[in-house]
Amino acid sequence: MRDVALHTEMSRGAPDAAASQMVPDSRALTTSDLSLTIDQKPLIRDVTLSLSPDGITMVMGPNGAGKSLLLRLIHGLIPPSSGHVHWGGRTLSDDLRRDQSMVFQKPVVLRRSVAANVDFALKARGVRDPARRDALLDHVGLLDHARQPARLLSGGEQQRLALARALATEPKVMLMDEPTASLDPASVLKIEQIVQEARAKGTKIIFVTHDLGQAGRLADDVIFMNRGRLHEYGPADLFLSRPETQEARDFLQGRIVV
Ligand SMILES: Nc1ncnc2c1ncn2[C@@H]1O[C@H](COP(=O)(O)OP(=O)(O)OP(=O)(O)O)[C@@H](O)[C@H]1O
Repeated sequence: MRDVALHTEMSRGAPDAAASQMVPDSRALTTSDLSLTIDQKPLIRDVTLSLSPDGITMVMGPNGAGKSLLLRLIHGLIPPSSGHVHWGGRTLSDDLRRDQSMVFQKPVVLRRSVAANVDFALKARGVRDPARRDALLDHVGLLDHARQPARLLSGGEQQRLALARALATEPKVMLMDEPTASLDPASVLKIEQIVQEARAKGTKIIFVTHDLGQAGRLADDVIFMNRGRLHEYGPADLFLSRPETQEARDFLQGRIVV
């Protein structure tokens, strides 16, 4: 692996509480030498990571860095060309995937009512529970819209519905690919609040963002990708204030990253 800067107690000298999150944990989500090549183009290259089972990990990097592909590989949506994803020491399987859910930049909603969208997610788990559905809708601030066709919701509301559906499965890991990219600040804050609440309940969040302010508000740790490679992984405060690689410094200062 080239150029990976792990912000650790050793690399920084002084002990740091956040650095303890980097210690491998038997419940950790790990990738080992994860690579993806399509049409002979290496898109993800030898990514080795050990993510704490708690907290919010933000994935950052310039356009085309491989952030979305990394998320899809971790979720098992695409198979790697080589390397592995393990979770709690076990190889990612359909069974483990059931404990993960994914939220995309463009919310996925079904052509039915808001309530029926959540019912559908519950039913996929063999659950029929209108009270739980209503509690989920209330949690994301959509209970008043329950009977409305989901397609008529605003973009921010649709994303909150997507979150309610993702949360309906009580995931241990929630993967979020730029879920607030096209939303206004008020909608962004509502979604961030829901994400923080999920984190507080113990859901591991892996969240792709381009927004440095959002990383500052949410991230416990940050993965920085560039050109398919992992360049840095470490506590958010250290990454945001003192990145170790030139690429990350350029990215954080708004310069073009090459
Ligand atoms: N199915 C595919 N076939 C070929 N190339 C692909 C495929 N999917 C993604 N890529 C390429 O892989 C690279 C990484 O894509 P990815 O979507 O992961 O980037 P990203 O970091 O999420 O970018 P952005 O911030 O623009 O969303 C890009 O150059 C993209 O064009």
